[in-house]
Amino acid sequence: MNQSKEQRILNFVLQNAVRGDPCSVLDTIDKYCSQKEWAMNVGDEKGLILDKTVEEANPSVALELGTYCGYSAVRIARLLKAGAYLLTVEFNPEFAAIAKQMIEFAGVQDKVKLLEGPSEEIIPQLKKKYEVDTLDFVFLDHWKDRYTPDTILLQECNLLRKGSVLLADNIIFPGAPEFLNYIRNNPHFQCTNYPSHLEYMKVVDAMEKAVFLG
Ligand SMILES: O=C(NCc1cccc(CNc2ccc3[nH]ncc3c2)c1)c1cc(-c2ccc(F)cc2)cc(O)c1O
Ligand SMILES: [Mg+2]
Repeated sequence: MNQSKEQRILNFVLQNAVRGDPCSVLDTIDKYCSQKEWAMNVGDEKGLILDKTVEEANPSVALELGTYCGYSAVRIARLLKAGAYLLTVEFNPEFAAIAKQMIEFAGVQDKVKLLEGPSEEIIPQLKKKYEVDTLDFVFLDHWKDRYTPDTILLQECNLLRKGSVLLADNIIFPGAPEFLNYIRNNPHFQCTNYPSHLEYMKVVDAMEKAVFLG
């Protein structure tokens, strides 16, 4: 059975990165995906925007929607303070299996809990099943038509508090026009746009930060 692209990315990391070194894992994925096979990791350019937003938020509890190969989970987890953790949600079982190995190889497994399933099922379970009070930081990078319904669901489930930070990938490409309209016209969010480029390409993209005002 021939390998998936995601399996090839993981194998390249296992053979070329330094076990237990998150930066080396990130650099190795970026090298593979810019030189050999494009893949939908947030990448190094937008990754810097993610880094700055996470550092500013300094979250105790973070949520990621759309784990993929675990690139942004490793990126976020490496910045978390002692005792802080990331919950990351992945619907595709093949991606989840790759991400689990990527997260463990990077050595951040103690800070990351990978939850398999669709966000619309997992978000309503966060308080009772996963003992979450409120979320300090949310990274949206899953199906783009889920950004709006899941942002509404987070509010309905009382998972946001005054100052909770949402960061959404791919605002321009592939685009999340409905989410942009929703969040920018919502008086409960303070929005900031961060122009950038699609991972590993010259194509224009952007990220949108939205701070919940309560
Ligand atoms: O579409 C994207 N990513 C989302 C995605 C996509 C596929 C599968 C999954 C399966 N994972 C999944 C699904 C539903 C879920 N619900 N809860 C969790 C959860 C997890 C997720 C994407 C595309 C491009 C892109 C594509 C093509 C192109 F030409 C340029 C750019 C670039 C990106 O940066 C992207 O982020
Ligand atoms: Mg993305």
